[in-house]
Amino acid sequence: MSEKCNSCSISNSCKTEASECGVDTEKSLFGSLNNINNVIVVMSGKGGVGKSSVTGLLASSLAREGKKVGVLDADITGPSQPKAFGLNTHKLKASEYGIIPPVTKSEIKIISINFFLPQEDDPVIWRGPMLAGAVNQFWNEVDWRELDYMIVDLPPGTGDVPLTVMQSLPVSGIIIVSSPQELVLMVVKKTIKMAQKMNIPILGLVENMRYAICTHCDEKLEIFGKSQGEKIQTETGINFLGGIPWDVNLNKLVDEGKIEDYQSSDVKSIVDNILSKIS
Ligand SMILES: Nc1ncnc2c1ncn2[C@@H]1O[C@H](COP(=O)(O)OP(=O)(O)OP(=O)(O)O)[C@@H](O)[C@H]1O
Repeated sequence: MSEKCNSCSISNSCKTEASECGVDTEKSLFGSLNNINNVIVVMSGKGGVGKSSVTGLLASSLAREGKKVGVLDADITGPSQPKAFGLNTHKLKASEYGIIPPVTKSEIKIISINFFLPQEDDPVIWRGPMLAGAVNQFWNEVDWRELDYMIVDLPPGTGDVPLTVMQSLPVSGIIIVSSPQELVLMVVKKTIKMAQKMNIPILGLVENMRYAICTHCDEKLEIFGKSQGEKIQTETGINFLGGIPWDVNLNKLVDEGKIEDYQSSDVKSIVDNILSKIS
């Protein structure tokens, strides 16, 4: 490992020779052209509720409306944005203004730990401070330039990375993603309390997998349990932004790296609700 690597948060796992690394440029100008207007954080109290998919859908929908959008994949130990957007083989480059984020077909700029790893299936086995360091590097040292919206995909829960993001980034608001399950209200309340302690506004709740659509008759089936969105709104006072059904087409597009191709009136309505709260 070269001395140049000392300040890099991924130096422990990186196998790139320092001389070949695009990230070893003089750092004084890194991020100096960045102008990011709104930072929206997507959180979930528990894993697997579709937080990363919702992040990708919101980013795609905003880009479709002509907004300049970035996605910061802060889920360092379980990154999924590169795969959802079909960028998993991208090799990073840097300029004097920072690490150049890969761009999707609808011009969304994305940064994720997976772009730094020799193999996309290499695990990131780091303690909290290292994870926080990577998130700060994504914010400070990426050449994002002008963005209308930066969507941050957090890991589930209320651990080190959510804390770092809320303390270090100028967060405009938080979107909480849940799914219709019994435990969800208790878990959502934990997330709400964390946001309140950090004095960050909660834009509202998105209920993913609200129901499934029968592929034969289009009937709405509550296979994941009774929908909780309205109940959470009544009990906690946070806005229910809307629900997204479980849709086999979405699952397929995520697997194929084509999340940008998924369009639905539900997602559009959620984005309209969000925009009405921050613009
Ligand atoms: N509404 C949906 N319809 C169909 N499949 C979905 C939907 N939402 C999410 N999925 C699928 O569920 C899986 C998990 O989703 P996702 O990775 O977005 O969850 P997550 O909450 O971010 O997970 P983690 O806690 O691991 O970060 C993915 O395969 C995704 O394609």
